[in-house]
Amino acid sequence: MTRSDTIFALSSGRPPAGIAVVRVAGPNARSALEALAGSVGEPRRVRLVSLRDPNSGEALDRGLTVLFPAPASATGDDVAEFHLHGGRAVVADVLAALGRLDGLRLAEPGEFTRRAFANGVLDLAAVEGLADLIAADTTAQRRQALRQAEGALGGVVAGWRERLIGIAALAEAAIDFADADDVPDGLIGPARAAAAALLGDIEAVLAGARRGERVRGGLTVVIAGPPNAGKSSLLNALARREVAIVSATPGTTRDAIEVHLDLDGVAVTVIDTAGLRDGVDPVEAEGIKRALARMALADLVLWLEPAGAAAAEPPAVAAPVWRVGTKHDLDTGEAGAERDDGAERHRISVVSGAGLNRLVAELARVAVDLVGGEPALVTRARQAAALRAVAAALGEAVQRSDSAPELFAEDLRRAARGLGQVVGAVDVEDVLDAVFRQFCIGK
Ligand SMILES: Nc1nc2c(ncn2[C@@H]2O[C@H](COP(=O)(O)OP(=O)(O)OP(=O)(O)O)[C@@H](O)[C@H]2O)c(=O)[nH]1
Ligand SMILES: [K+]
Ligand SMILES: [Mg+2]
Repeated sequence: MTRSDTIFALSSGRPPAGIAVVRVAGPNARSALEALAGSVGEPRRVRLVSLRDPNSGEALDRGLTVLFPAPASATGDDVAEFHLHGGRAVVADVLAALGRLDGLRLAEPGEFTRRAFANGVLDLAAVEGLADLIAADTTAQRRQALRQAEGALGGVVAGWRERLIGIAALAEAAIDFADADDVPDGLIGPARAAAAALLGDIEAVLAGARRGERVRGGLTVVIAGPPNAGKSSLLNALARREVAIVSATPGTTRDAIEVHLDLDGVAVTVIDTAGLRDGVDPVEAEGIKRALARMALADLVLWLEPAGAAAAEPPAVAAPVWRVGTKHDLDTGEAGAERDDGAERHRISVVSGAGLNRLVAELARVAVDLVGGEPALVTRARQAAALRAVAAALGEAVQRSDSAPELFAEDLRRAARGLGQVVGAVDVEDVLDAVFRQFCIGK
């Protein structure tokens, strides 16, 4: 794989479709366009042309073409685009014709974006945002990903880098005095204050990281409770389809079963789990182990208690636990939420439908609360880990005494390195493959 290759791929969705977009990027993009369209046309101007097989001269399609000359293109190379009729044979024959041209080969998944990164068109955080934008299922995910893809974090990091350079200059001045064996008191003081201010700003952004990751990955709501509480029945009611097996036999569910919902624009993963009880066979015991593991990682636990059964206590978990009384049709009282002892309490019945809309509305409200507000700047664990290393280095710098300006300067260098990692300017070879693997061919 070298940069001198010219790559091509279908960049739009799987045919048949109304329109298909084939992209070509690299030094031969221009000649490839000329080979199929007869001419190149004016840069960045779309035109309608007949496309022909360069070998046989046979007409392949009539469509739009456009050339984006380097460096002002999506990848930073010359890029040619063909907007075709989206039929399978049209696409297949155009791709085949391109493949027969000298120096052209089919792109690997994410290779257009990888070139954009290599050519400095996108930094790594923006690449990650682009992957998230393509994967976005909900409005909140799209908003956050679009901001990231447009370089929001990279822009903020660039500002932090500037400040770090200024602080380093102050530290260098202190070191020069130290070399002269005559360190004036307090010279490192202003640098330390500036480092503390920068640390505060970075910590404020890091505080939103959990929210950013929640928007990206979705909130996790775990349905738990004793066997036969109606957990799988609730999952099916929320999903509006028969995802999980429901039966009168306690211990029906073993594996954790997930469904993905869009609640008011927020992605929520609801997980049905095995009923919790003691003294069961090894398979059910494994199911219970999995249930507990899912509860431990949940953002919210729905603890189901069927009407008329003895109350069972949920295991201690980090997430908030909502108690949900199920099978309310078998009970006599009114359906709906009550709040005694300050805890959320719901009463539902999947048979009568009572309380379900209210439960969903409350879930949506909590989901929007947890992820709402300004989109987060830090959206991935990788970014958060790199920024935490920056914060740790700055934290050490702030603690340095006046007599150790060299150590202070070393802390700043570590902080700068961490900032470089956030945007992929340093130390990223090992993460690149993982990042670009998320893309499909043609992106
Ligand atoms: N009357 C009534 N029966 C219900 C309701 N919800 C569930 N059931 C019944 O309760 C039984 C158990 O339901 P499930 O959904 O399988 O319960 P579960 O908690 O998933 O059970 P396990 O997976 O075995 O732990 C089934 O016979 C359901 O039809 C309800 O709202 N009203
Ligand atoms: K059951
Ligand atoms: Mg079940």
